Amino acid sequence: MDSLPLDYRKQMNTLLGDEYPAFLQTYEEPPHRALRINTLKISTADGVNRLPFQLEPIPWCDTGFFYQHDRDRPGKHVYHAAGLYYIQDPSAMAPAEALDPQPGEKVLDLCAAPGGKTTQLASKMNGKGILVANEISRERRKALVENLERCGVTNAVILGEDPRHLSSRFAGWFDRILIDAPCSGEGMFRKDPETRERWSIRSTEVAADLQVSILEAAAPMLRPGGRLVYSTCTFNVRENEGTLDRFLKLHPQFTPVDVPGSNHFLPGLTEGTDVNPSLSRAARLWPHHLKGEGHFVAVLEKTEGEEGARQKPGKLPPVHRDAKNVFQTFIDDTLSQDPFPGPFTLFGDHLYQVPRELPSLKGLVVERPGFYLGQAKRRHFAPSHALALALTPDRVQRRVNFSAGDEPLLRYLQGEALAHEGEKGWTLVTVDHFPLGWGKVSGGLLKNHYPKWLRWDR
Ligand SMILES: C[S@@+](CC[C@H](N)C(=O)[O-])C[C@H]1O[C@@H](n2cnc3c(N)ncnc32)[C@H](O)[C@@H]1O
Repeated sequence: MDSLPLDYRKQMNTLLGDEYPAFLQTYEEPPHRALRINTLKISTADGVNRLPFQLEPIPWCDTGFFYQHDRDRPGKHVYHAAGLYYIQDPSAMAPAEALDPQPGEKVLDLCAAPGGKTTQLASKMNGKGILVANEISRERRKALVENLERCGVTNAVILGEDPRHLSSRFAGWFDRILIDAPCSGEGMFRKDPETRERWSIRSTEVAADLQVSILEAAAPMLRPGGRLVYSTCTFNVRENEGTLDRFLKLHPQFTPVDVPGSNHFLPGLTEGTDVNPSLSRAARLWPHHLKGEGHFVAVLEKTEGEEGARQKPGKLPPVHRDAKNVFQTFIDDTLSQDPFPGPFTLFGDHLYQVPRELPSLKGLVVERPGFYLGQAKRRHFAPSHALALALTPDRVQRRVNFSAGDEPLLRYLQGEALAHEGEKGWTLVTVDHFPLGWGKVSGGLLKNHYPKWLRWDR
């Protein structure tokens, strides 16, 4: 406890009064661990039956479950590599629940990496609609890409922009926007002691100014009638109710509404302050009131503004004939049905399926213009890991299935080629019928195409 910054302790004592000792006590306790079942891969009920962990439901997220860290290590299980679940702090599951995106909608996750909430939004959208995931940090985008691929997300576009560069491009375009804002991270102090060292009163002021500018950038992108969720993992009033109060003064067309499931949480802090009283409709997740690290969540609705969908879909450069041909040959040789209607685009020789209706991305930092299908080389097509993880075994002509405890499966994950007599060609490797990656059969061997950067240590 002594390692908590002194100014922080003073701030929390003033804020919490009688509750301060109970709050402080949580730093003496181990964090609560949880995972969220990825319904793009498996239903919640099947997941609960199949996952070999002791699971306990999280009251505010019907796909979320606590697990016992002293008993289970879901991060090291092969089902994690197959994307059956995402390991996430239980309180961090609240913002995507509050946004509640629907299949077919246009959804923006403006501060997305490493993708905990993006994968949750994607599960809710069930592969339908357009999910734009933006992350300004190039380094952090790598984890975002990896997590979206592992979870089998096919309807995401990944951008790497300063939010201010997106406002006019997507004016009035989104039905829902999530801003899981960069913050002073007070809710991370228990799990990640380094965040304590970065914290100062000044850092909370800097964070608040940045949060207002991100909200400003997001505001024009939401269609009238749309919903915006603002969340942080800090307890700081300046960065939560304070930031939103500054924003609402400038944008009266936004109204705070109740956070769904807020009976599990405490209200936003407005008493004794001069912030907009309707911010009591926001939700505070306190670690001494529930099992989680803590979060702040507010839902805002936009009543008026620029009408959406004015942007014309961007024109894509045509995919040249050679690339089309090698991809078609791959589909004919490997898949049992063609689930990819296009449209397609090439970045260098990398082929993507791009969501229809997407405005032009010209001039923006684009990490993934759509779903990455693979590399169209001169004479053949090399399918992506993303494609393997988004397929189901009934969609391919050749597959090799292992059970979770099989020894050859471990060798596959370690990058070894396996002895395998079978038809030549690209072969989907599955664990208990959930895709894990590609292998290529020839000459009695299954050559290993599990990505090098994901391989397990020997
Ligand atoms: C709280 S984290 C997001 C966590 C993520 N939503 C998840 O659930 O996995 C905030 C993110 O905002 C990003 N960020 C930092 N500065 C930013 C800025 N100026 N504009 C937009 N995002 C920024 C950070 O790189 C960080 O990835």
